[in-house]
Amino acid sequence: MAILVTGGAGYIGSHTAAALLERGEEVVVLDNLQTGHRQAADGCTHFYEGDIRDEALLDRIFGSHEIDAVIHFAANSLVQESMTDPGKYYHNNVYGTLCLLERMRANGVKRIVFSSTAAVYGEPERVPIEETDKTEPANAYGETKLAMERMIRWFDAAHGIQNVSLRYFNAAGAHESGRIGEDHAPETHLVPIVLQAALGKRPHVAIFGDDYPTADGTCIRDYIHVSDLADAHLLAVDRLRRGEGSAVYNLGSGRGYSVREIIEQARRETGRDIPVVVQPRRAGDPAVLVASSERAKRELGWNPRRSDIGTIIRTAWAWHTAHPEGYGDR
Ligand SMILES: NC(=O)c1ccc[n+]([C@@H]2O[C@H](COP(=O)([O-])OP(=O)(O)OC[C@H]3O[C@@H](n4cnc5c(N)ncnc54)[C@H](O)[C@@H]3O)[C@@H](O)[C@H]2O)c1
Ligand SMILES: O=c1ccn([C@@H]2O[C@H](COP(=O)(O)OP(=O)(O)O[C@H]3O[C@H](CO)[C@H](O)[C@H](O)[C@H]3O)[C@@H](O)[C@H]2O)c(=O)[nH]1
Repeated sequence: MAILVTGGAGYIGSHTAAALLERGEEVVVLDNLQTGHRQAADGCTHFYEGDIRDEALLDRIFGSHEIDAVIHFAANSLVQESMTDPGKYYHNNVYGTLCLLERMRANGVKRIVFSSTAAVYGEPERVPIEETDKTEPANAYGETKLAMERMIRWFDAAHGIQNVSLRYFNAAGAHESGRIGEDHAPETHLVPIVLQAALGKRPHVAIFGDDYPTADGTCIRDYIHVSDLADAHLLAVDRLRRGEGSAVYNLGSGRGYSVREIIEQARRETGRDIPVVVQPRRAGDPAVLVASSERAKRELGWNPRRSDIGTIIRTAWAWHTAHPEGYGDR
């Protein structure tokens, strides 16, 4: 039996593919390399460079391998871009997922683990956020992810496609081997930006707003180690293979850090100076996002053991110092 990983050459997908391979699974990756890196999927059993919207290719893949589950990462995921070009997000994320589900149905593939996001909640009513809290996305990206979750649920109701949607909070850190890590161009995520500034590859870190209603005025986020996220995908596949039914889980550490706290921690871990410049707020940023992941711990047996902020920054720093140009393919 094999697992199809869409977006397996991307940041979280490559770490999940690595974890699947580490436990002896056969891994088939489908990635169009629009943001991913071929090298990040080295070692995967099969690699297809192509698009999830190519239904003939999907049929060929499902026809060539005994795929019993799909893990679906492939998407566009830049919040700001989604506000200026929502059509791109509906086409790749929503229509792309429709193509995937249709070909799964046609080929009798009945299990999917889906990359959802904290962005489905929008501005939270309370923290920590629970899965039953109101979902009211504040940007087009989050809106497409919620639409994808719902579409998958309707395919379950009609065609029995069992699913687990995993709502990640802020993915960060790198594989302990130092072989794979985060490499986005342009980079928009705080942790890699802070470490690029520590390396001298950026003149400073721009803090987007220091007038939020938090202790130091900067936004608070829940950072979760990418390999802990990877573990949750394996547990979600196990749940589906046991036939325990569809579910939705938040994945976070349950602890929030402000932007200034992340920068301070990075100064400590790297011993480097990290200049900062305060800029205006970024549109659509909630002040505080922190997850309750009690359901994932209880029902999946998930144990995020690498998500203390020291381990997150240390593993990310090891990746950035060893690969100052990332994968070097852009
Ligand atoms: N990084 C985070 O903090 C975060 C948080 C919440 C949710 N997510 C979600 O997790 C998933 C992975 O995020 P990431 O940070 O690893 O992103 P990424 O951009 O590194 O990975 C996405 C991968 O999908 C591929 N891809 C995109 N569209 C495709 C298509 N049409 N066909 C084939 N391949 C395609 C890209 O080339 C890339 O390799 C995304 O769905 C994202 O929305 C990420
Ligand atoms: O140069 C920067 C970059 C970020 N930030 C701040 O740092 C925090 C974290 O920002 P990121 O861009 O790293 O992450 P987001 O919280 O915006 O986004 C993450 O969580 C979202 C859900 O809310 C989506 O899922 C998205 O894909 C995922 O990366 C935010 O307060 C942001 O304003 C800065 O101050 N300066």
